[in-house]
Amino acid sequence: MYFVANWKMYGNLSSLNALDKVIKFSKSKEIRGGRLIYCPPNTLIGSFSKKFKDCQIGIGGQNCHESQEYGAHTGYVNPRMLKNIGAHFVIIGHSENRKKGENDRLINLKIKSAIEAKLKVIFCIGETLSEKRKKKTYLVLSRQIKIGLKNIKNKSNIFIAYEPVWAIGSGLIPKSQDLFRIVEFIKSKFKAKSPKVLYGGSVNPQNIINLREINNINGFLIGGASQNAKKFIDIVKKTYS
Ligand SMILES: O=C(CO)COP(=O)(O)O
Repeated sequence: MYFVANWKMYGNLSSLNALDKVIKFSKSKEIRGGRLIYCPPNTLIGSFSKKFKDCQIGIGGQNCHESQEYGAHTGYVNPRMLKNIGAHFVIIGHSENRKKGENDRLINLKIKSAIEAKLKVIFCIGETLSEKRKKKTYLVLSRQIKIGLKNIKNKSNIFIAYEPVWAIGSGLIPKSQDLFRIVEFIKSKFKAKSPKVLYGGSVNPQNIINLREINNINGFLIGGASQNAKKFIDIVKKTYS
């Protein structure tokens, strides 16, 4: 199981201290089969990379530019730059960026570029509340997958993160039965080997007890709760207890 911490626009150098607990946990037996991945803001990727140098914790960026090259793109970093500073993963297509205008075609270019740079991609998809109410969830997910992964032959480095927009930061999670079906549906979109599918949206140490029962999920993408080392560790422990 994968446990991905998406720190969003939080954290500074003093946040590094709290990671000692997580490092210790990652080296203990309690980690079981859990794979931990931290996606801090770009300002902290280098420091996280140093901090994690003797352990198995992965590091990722939260977004990247679609180009492989250096260029006049104020405020952006490309996948090679992320790789160069120590990232192994990158989140692409997060709804917080889709809301700001990233469309499926741009997301497709970003994914291609990240794969070329040999990063693993955590590709986020999910419907909004209004799409859910109009019963368009499956339609939206199909479109996001179809355009987002267009012309990408080798999908072995792609994880899909199903993050219903209405579940992010709201305390709400989908009904177990719905979530199981949606994950099956996502996996069915892939002919050869199906990708790992993560769930994200309000995952916390309480609701993980229900989420862990959904046996086709391969892990979790965790926002708010992941900023607290104890809560993050608790989520992993409770997944296996
Ligand atoms: O957006 C998310 C992770 O990418 C989920 O955030 P929360 O866990 O804070 O709901």
